[in-house]
Parts: sequence; structure tokens; C-alpha cells
Amino acid sequence: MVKRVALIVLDSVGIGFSADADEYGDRGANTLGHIADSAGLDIPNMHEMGLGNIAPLYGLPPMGTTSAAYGKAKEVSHGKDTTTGHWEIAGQILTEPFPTYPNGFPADIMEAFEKATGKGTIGNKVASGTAIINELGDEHVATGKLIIYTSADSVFQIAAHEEVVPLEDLYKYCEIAREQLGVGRVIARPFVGSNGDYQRTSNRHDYSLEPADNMLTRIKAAGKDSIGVGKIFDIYAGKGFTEHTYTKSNAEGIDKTIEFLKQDNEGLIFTNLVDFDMLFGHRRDLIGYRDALEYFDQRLPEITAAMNDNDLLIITADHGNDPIFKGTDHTREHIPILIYGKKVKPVNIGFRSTFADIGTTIEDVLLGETTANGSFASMIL
Ligand SMILES: O=P(O)(O)O[C@H]1O[C@H](CO)[C@@H](O)[C@H]1O
Ligand SMILES: [Mn+2]
Ligand SMILES: [Mn+2]
Repeated sequence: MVKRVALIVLDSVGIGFSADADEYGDRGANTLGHIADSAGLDIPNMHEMGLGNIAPLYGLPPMGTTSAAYGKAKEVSHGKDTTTGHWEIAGQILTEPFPTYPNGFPADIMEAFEKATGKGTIGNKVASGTAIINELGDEHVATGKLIIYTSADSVFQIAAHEEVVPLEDLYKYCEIAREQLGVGRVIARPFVGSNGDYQRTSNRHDYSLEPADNMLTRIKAAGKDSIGVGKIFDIYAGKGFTEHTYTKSNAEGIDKTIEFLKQDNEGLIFTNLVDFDMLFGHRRDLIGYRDALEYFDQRLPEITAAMNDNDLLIITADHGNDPIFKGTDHTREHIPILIYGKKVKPVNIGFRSTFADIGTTIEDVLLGETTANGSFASMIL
């Protein structure tokens, strides 16, 4: 009987564009495939688990026998952002996409925000976060006006210098925007530096819309532990958790996951490792992305060593972010699924028709019931 599941989302680690990728301009994208092909990928642990059995990956040929069950899934929801991907994993499918603003936010939205915060704004366009703080940082420091920007995702991002706008104030302005807007996420983007040379800090904070009832709320309602590690808590707007901890890096996210695994808990430990996406995917940093994957793989044995015999470890992703693809945005891709556990049969769970099969399976094994079809529990246990 499975008492505990550790679910780790490698943020943006997609495994090839999906059939509907054209709708997103993403035909040809393949995050893992292109990294393996262009940079070489030395990840013996995930290879052994069956990563190369899911889809062709250069240098990672399919294994005859794998150490984990493996498969992949496609996204049904309309959207390719973090919130949409995570919500679908937990069982909530978005038929109406969150609104996006490819031409910046309309005047009425900006006026209402300026009025409620009492702050002026600059920017208001689609931008890369590291580029726009260097472009507009000096003006922001001189005038105190908040830098507002968005992307292909449904995001309202507010960048401000930590010494010009205290963090508390920045977070307050984000809360105001959260109340005013229907975007998927409002994101605080604090930075430091001077004279055209600015760097973001790890005090980023995300404000998501509140999800419907999902895997998390049902696990919590059943009296089990529901533990969030990293930005997981924010992605679900804090709904459905019994405990959570923020992290500042993939390394710390892995440390915290191991700490929780060593504790006496029962239920779900749910971790998001965002560096893949934030530091490397959006920056189109192929080598950085490759190195981050190799680092995770090196630490995988520490994670599995901290597991009890009846625990399950599920490694997956939420969308793609191919570091050699055009632009700097997410890519519409399938997600890999690896399921490891002492009692897991190392089978191919196939190509799942929705990310939600992951959450459905977790509810199936932890609660003994599901609210949807799609559990692969009977294949692996
Ligand atoms: O370029 P930066 O600021 O990293 O922003 C990226 O991060 C956002 C949220 O993950 C995405 O929507 C994209 O805009
Ligand atoms: Mn993401
Ligand atoms: Mn992202």
C-alpha cells in the first residue's frame, strides 16, 4: 500500500512538440531532445529509469530493462504556462485559456492599477525580464515608476529595484494587481544593481488565480499531508496544502524534498524545480540547461535513498522551454513521466491523453479512489 508520493516537476523539461504545437508556433520544439542532441546529456540515472525509452534522445538509447515505469503525456488545456500545466496535473483542465496581452495591457487596466497603487508605470510590453530591467532600470531608479511587462504567457510582471521600492511595497502592489486582473499570474520581479547593470534577486513572488478543487484539496481533505516545495504553493494560490516551504534554487528544492522524505509523513510531497525554466530555458542557455539536468541526475540517488519501500517518486514536467528554439518563451510539448519505487513494475505506461492522469493516479494510490478515469496505478503496482 502506497503511503507517500514524491512528485517532482522539472519545470519546462518537455520531451517533444505536441500535435497541436502549430497553434502555439511551436512545431519543431523539443527541449530534452535538442539538449541531448546539441549539448550531449550525461544523465545515467534518468537514462536507467527509462527516459530514453519515452522518445528518441541522442546518446540515451532505449534500455532493455528500466529501473522505473515510464511514459509521456499531452496537455489538453489551452495554454502552455506553468499554472495551466500544474493545474492539469492536479486534475483541472482549462478550456478557456487565461488572457494574454501580446500588445501590452490596455489603458483602462493600467489606469486602474496606477490609481489603486498611487504609482506610475513604464514598459507595458512583451519583454524578457533580464533584458527589460537593463533597458528601463535607470529610468525606474530615477523616477520610481514600476516596470510592467508580460510575455506569451498570461502574466502581469512588476519589476522594481529593491532599494527604490521596498519588497513589502512591491508585494502589496502585486496583491492589488492580483485583485484587479484575470491573468493567470501576477509576478513580483525585484532586482538590484546600478547604472544600466541590473540583476534579479531570488525574492521573486508569484500570485496565481485560485484553482478549483483538485488532487491537493482532496488529499488534504482526506487528512493526509500535502506538502509544497518551491513555488508549488504559489502556483495553486496556497490552496490544498498542510505545509510548504519556498526555495531559492534547484539545489535547495532537492535538499528540502529529501528532508521531507526523511520525515514521518503520509501523503504528497510536491516539488517544483524552476531553475531549468527561469535561469536557462527563457534565457536560451543550452549549456546551462544541460548542466542543470546533469546536476539533478547526480542527486537523484540521494532522493531515492531517502524513500521508504512503499513510496513512489514521480518525475515529470509542466511544459517545454527549448533552449535552442526561436524566441524566449515556453514551448508546447509533451511531458515525460518517470515513476520509481521499490515495488513499481518497470513498465511502459504509454502515451497518456492528459497530464491529469498523473494526479488521478496519485489520488488512486493515496486515497483509494479517483474522481476521473486515467489512473495508471494498476499498470505499475
Ligand atoms: O523573462 P522572464 O522575466 O524570466 O519571464 C518569464 O517568466 C515568466 C513566468 O515563468 C514567463 O511568462 C516569462 O515571461
Ligand atoms: Mn513552468
Ligand atoms: Mn517560465
